[in-house]
Amino acid sequence: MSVRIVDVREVTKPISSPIRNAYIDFTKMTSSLVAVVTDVVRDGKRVVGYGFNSNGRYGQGGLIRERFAPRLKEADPKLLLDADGGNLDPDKVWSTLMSNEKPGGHGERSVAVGTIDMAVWDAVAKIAGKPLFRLLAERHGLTANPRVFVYAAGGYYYPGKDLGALRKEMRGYLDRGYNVVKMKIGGAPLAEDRERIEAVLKEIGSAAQLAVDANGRFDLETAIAYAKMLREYPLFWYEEAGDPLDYALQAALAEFYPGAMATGENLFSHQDARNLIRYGGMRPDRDWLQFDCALSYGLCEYQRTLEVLKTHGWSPSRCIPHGGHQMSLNIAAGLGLGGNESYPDLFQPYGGFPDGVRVEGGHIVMPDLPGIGFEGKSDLYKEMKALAD
Ligand SMILES: O=C([O-])CC(=O)C(=O)O
Ligand SMILES: [Mg+2]
Repeated sequence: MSVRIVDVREVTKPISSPIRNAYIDFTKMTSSLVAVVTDVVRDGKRVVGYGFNSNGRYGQGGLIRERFAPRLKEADPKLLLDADGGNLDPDKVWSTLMSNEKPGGHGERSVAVGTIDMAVWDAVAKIAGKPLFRLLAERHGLTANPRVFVYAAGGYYYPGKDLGALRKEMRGYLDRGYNVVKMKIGGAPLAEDRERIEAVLKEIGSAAQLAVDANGRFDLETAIAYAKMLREYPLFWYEEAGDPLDYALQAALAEFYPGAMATGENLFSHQDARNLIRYGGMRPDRDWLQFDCALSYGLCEYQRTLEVLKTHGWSPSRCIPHGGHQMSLNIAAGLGLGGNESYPDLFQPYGGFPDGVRVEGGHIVMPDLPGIGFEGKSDLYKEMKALAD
């Protein structure tokens, strides 16, 4: 049997909302949805792999249409296959996508490639007839663990949102089974953020822990001022205090913040991840790494990032990716990450879990669906199918 990619389709979808973090609002946020159509038939249906980019970066239709989809469609199909020709080889597909691309400057390109890479891995696992997390565990000689830690990200600034609304939002996450919640900081003066934090801590009590996210807003002085305030509270983590590429700031901050810190969602390559580990003063015994494959050249690259981490003494269990998508859930369950983000009320239908999956004690259990499992989430699959049909 041979496998051929017969089409790569893409469409830009709105994932807009009136929320705001310390840096951007989401009123014009979009995502690229991609379908990689193969000539393989399974259970009487053509195998189509799907992918999309996570929030924070916009849809990449231009790059996908002009550069990346044509490279796949023009490639000799035999050069994209694994050793016995029975499936696509994601790394060969990746190399084809990245042909004639210079190193460095990882930006929007990494989002376009990450989106297509997600669709390719979905197709590969479907052709293999397995959930992606099981396929990944097998390939790495690991035992899959379908039970994955997830936390609820929200706590955005929102027009007219007062402390009561913030508390209500957080209570809602607890009611849905989460035991770690996250809120934004840095979009208001420090004293006001302190009030917001105290209000949330009062609401969640000992039932949950709180993480805070500054979205890279602070200069060193402000990051330190916040560190001194935040260290008075038992937080789950202090996220992205300064510019994502300012490793010296991150390193200096460790002097002022003994608790856990998190960053990495805006680093888009294994080289950038390596620089963070080399120069960012991150501590493997307590800090968290949030690289998101959907924004950073996909799972092929993420596996290289995990290798870099291993070389530097970091366990994959210190990774809790940004983005709240099922792709990272599969990586977490297959390769032993520490968990995954989720946005219970945002960026739907792209985030979240297959229908019927519930959060209990801050964890979900992955159902055994072929591929990434998108077919198990009816609102999402409806949009995907419309692209493939
Ligand atoms: O607000 C955002 O851009 C999303 C974000 O940082 C996160 O989920 O950690
Ligand atoms: Mg963040």
